[in-house]
Amino acid sequence: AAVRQGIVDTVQKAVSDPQVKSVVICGQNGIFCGGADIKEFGKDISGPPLVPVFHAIESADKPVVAAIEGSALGGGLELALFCHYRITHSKARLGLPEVTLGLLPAAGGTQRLPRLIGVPAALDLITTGRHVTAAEALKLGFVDQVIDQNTVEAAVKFALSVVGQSLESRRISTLPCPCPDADALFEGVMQKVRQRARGAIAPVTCVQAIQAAVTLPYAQGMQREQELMATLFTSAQARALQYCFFSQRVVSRWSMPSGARWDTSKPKPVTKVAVIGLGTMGRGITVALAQAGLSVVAVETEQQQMIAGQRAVSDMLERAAQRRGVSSAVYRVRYSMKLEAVADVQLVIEAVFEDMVLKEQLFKQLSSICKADTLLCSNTSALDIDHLASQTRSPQLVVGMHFFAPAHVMKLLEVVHGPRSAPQAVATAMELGKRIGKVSVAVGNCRGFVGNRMLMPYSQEALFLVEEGASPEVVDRALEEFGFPMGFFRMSDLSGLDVGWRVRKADGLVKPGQMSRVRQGRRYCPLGDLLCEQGRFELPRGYRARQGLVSRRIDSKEVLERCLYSLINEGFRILEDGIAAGPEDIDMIYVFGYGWPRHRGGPMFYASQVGLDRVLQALEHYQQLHPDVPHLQPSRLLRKLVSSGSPPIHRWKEVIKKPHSAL
Ligand SMILES: CCCCCCCC/C=C\C=C\CC(=O)SCCNC(=O)CCNC(=O)[C@H](O)C(C)(C)COP(=O)(O)OP(=O)(O)OC[C@H]1O[C@@H](n2cnc3c(N)ncnc32)[C@H](O)[C@@H]1OP(=O)(O)O
Repeated sequence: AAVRQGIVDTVQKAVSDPQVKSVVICGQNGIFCGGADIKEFGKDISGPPLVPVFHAIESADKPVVAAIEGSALGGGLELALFCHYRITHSKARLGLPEVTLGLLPAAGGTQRLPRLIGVPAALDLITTGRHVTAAEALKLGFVDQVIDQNTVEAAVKFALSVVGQSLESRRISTLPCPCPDADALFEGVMQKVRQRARGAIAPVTCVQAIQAAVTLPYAQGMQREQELMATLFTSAQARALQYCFFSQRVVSRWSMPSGARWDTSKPKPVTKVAVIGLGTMGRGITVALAQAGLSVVAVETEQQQMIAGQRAVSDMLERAAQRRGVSSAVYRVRYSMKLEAVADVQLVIEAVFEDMVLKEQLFKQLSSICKADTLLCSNTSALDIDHLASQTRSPQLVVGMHFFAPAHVMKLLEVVHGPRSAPQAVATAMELGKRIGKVSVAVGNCRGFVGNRMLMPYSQEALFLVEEGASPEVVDRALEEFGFPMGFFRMSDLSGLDVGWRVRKADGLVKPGQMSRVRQGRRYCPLGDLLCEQGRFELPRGYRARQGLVSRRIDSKEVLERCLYSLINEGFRILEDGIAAGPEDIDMIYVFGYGWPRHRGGPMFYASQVGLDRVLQALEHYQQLHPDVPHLQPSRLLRKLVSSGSPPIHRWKEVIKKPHSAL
């Protein structure tokens, strides 16, 4: 509000003062403007409206120049678009990211950008919200000059040099918005955007607003922009997306049950890292590290795997170099078939086959080969980090670094700490994650950590639903309509049915050839095991007939409630156990690692939106119907939250307070 007031007062003064011949608008401390204060959204927004003042800038009879350094995002870029000229520092980033917050650029962005750079380019920038470099902005035509020197000084010089020149062509509102074959263009774009949006409404609304720029005169287009923004501003999706924006930052401020925290634990400097194992995960991890400028030693002891792995890594790095316009020689990867090659690194990431005996042996060897202060990390997706730590001479230097495939693409990193992990080890892994562009979340050690532990009840429910009569397509359709990129069955096919089979075998659940539907005292569905054993797809219908199961019609409501609420219920148990520090950690794990639709804010935020009492009632209902399924038993924390009046999500921690932590 204070910034808005400042802009209004100063612009009015500068525009009306006859002594002032030209005006430069700049930001402070090297940043032009990051846009509106997102924290103000959802509250009463006080202070003067900006758009009339922005129009006063445009219609001024003296040149107004934006001096853009750092960032010009959202409302900040819209302000710059009202200026007559934009002078930009080469390191600046520009964009209209409102769509990522569930909104649209409603200070004229959707009406003015297409007039300036054309409809297709504006559609791309506004519907994706991507930030562009100054060079790209210049190429697209929405900045006038890119410089490397002091931007404000250059802008002042420029502003003085254009005094007295006509400003007619510089007023974007007066420009036409040509769009040949507009109907066909918008039809095609709308189809693509809907597909990509997976149920998110803001991207679709952005297209409608830009269409108004083509079909309506400027003033009416501006009005339409306001009307469309009003439909988004208070929407549940906007709330969810804004929650994600802040949660992504909250998770970087990690804490451990011991009280150790991000702001009191200093990471160790890391420049040289080793990756052990060049399977799918090891390759992606190597690429991610090398791209971030780290020196990497990649070790693979099996010759064929080494040849294939080396080729795959080189290809990926070659493509990355082409994209960046640099030589692939900038990436420093050394390959070795000997474990001794890791002797001088500061951090090792083990990414070998998911086999505890193999990993135990490897950690023992690493512990004697590496320097005493080397961090030993495991990419295991479920195995006991504490047990691995116990194989080494310095268990405090062992943490999990759980990447998600493909590791050079997926944004999530779970940093797993055990009771003996040193805060500095966690800080170092978190910092390394940040450096390689990951959203890193610190979690406690338990079977499956946070993400995979919650996936277990979800996947079991998906299978139970098929036993009871749903087809895999019905289950997947409900989940995909909810917003997941892939339903459970398509995802299992893609990641390989044998992956889960191996985990179930390790848990002693698989009994080859046996059809029994109770294992370890609880309901079990062996369908997935049968598929793997027979090396083919078992038709659920035949299976149901042999099991004497009577199939029934199952609707998408039941699919969603059973799959999602059981996953959410496990999330509450994780909070109760102190495995995750807060609901934001769980939500970011699911948004960045498991395809949970961001516009639904993550599973725990979704539960808060649905209503905790409704989630509890549904779980109680299904638990009565399926008493042999323990994961449907509502967690203590869920009950406690409901009996505390279902506080908003940012106040859950007050109810959790004392987790029953084993850490
Ligand atoms: C010119 C007039 C100004 C007011 C305009 C109002 C006009 C109203 C009309 C139009 C409405 C427009 C809608 C918008 O503008 S929506 C906002 C669009 N902007 C964004 O989405 C930018 C979001 N921020 C970022 O992308 C980054 O934070 C960036 C600015 C690039 C800086 O990145 P980095 O240096 O990595 O720092 P952090 O991301 O860690 O951020 C540092 C802390 O600042 C908080 N932050 C950042 N941006 C905002 C914001 N727009 N509103 C509120 N808070 C913001 C961020 O949360 C960090 O704080 P903390 O660590 O405490 O979480």
